[in-house]
Amino acid sequence: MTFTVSLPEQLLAPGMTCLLVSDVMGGASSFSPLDQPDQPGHARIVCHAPLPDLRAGTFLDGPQGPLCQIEWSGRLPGNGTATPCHWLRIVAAPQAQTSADLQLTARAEGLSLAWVTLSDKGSQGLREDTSGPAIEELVGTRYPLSLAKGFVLPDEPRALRALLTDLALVQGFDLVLTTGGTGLAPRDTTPEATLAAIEKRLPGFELAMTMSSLAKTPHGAISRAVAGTLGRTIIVNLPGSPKAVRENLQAILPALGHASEKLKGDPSDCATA
Ligand SMILES: Nc1ncnc2c1ncn2[C@@H]1O[C@H](COP(=O)(O)OP(=O)(O)OP(=O)(O)O)[C@@H](O)[C@H]1O
Ligand SMILES: Nc1nc2c(c(=O)[nH]1)N[C@H]1C(S)=C(S)[C@@H](COP(=O)(O)O)O[C@H]1N2
Repeated sequence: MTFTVSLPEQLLAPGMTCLLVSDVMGGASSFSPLDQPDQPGHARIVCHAPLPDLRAGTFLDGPQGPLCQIEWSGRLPGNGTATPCHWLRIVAAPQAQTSADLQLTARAEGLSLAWVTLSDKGSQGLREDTSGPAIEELVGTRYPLSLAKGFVLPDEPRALRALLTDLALVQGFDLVLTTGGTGLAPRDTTPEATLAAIEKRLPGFELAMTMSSLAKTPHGAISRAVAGTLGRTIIVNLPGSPKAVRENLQAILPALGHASEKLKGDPSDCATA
């Protein structure tokens, strides 16, 4: 997918954050709480067409190579509007930054991952969360990751449901893996929140995790972890301890890449995969 943009006057440097907005629906003039005159990092790259649907981690290449990457997506409030926008991370400065229009090409590379730790103690800073970072490390050793982001939430099902919906349908992460809250403690509600968010269930992933867990510990039977899809995102619950994360992930890691490709519409023949 290719689209035309104008670069801002401010010089773009690697690491800077910019906004990508469209000038078709008044987006270029809408208000942003991040817009501070003394923060040139929030300069705007303006797209001269309706904003394309871009998933988390997508690279945008200019004529000379990679320019920036989609970090976050949302809406800007403004005169009775809520205009879509993307936050971009500059990965390489353009060779020549002029006001002339520039063609950008969207390129997907690797998998984008969001992990979510459900832990009352973790969210209050009473225990270091090592389970979320373990997910990122384990997935990253098996697949190249274009982008990885982590979140720590208390065991609150509505907050989780809202975050899962946003990560899948607004941000467009390929994988959203949760840890914690799958058991029987009074505040364990991760499976219920996940069931309320997903469109299709993946019973094979759930079965694979249960079988692999039971081979390690009879307590594997206590996890009620759910797996499924929402939009083009795969969502999987993992139990809370780092040990359980490793043991459960090991059972589904080999199938995650192919499952994600199929979900995003890969038409290739499965017999060769
Ligand atoms: N995010 C985490 N990071 C590190 N260790 C964890 C994490 N979650 C759980 N554990 C470990 O697994 C054990 C059992 O987890 P459990 O789900 O029962 O957590 P909890 O302490 O009861 O509740 P919560 O994590 O919701 O505050 C914990 O005592 C801790 O040792
Ligand atoms: N593979 C594996 N699965 C496991 C465990 C484990 O150590 N290894 N722990 C179990 C335990 S003790 C519990 S209580 C449940 C639920 O954990 P959670 O509430 O932290 O999600 O996961 C279970 N699944």
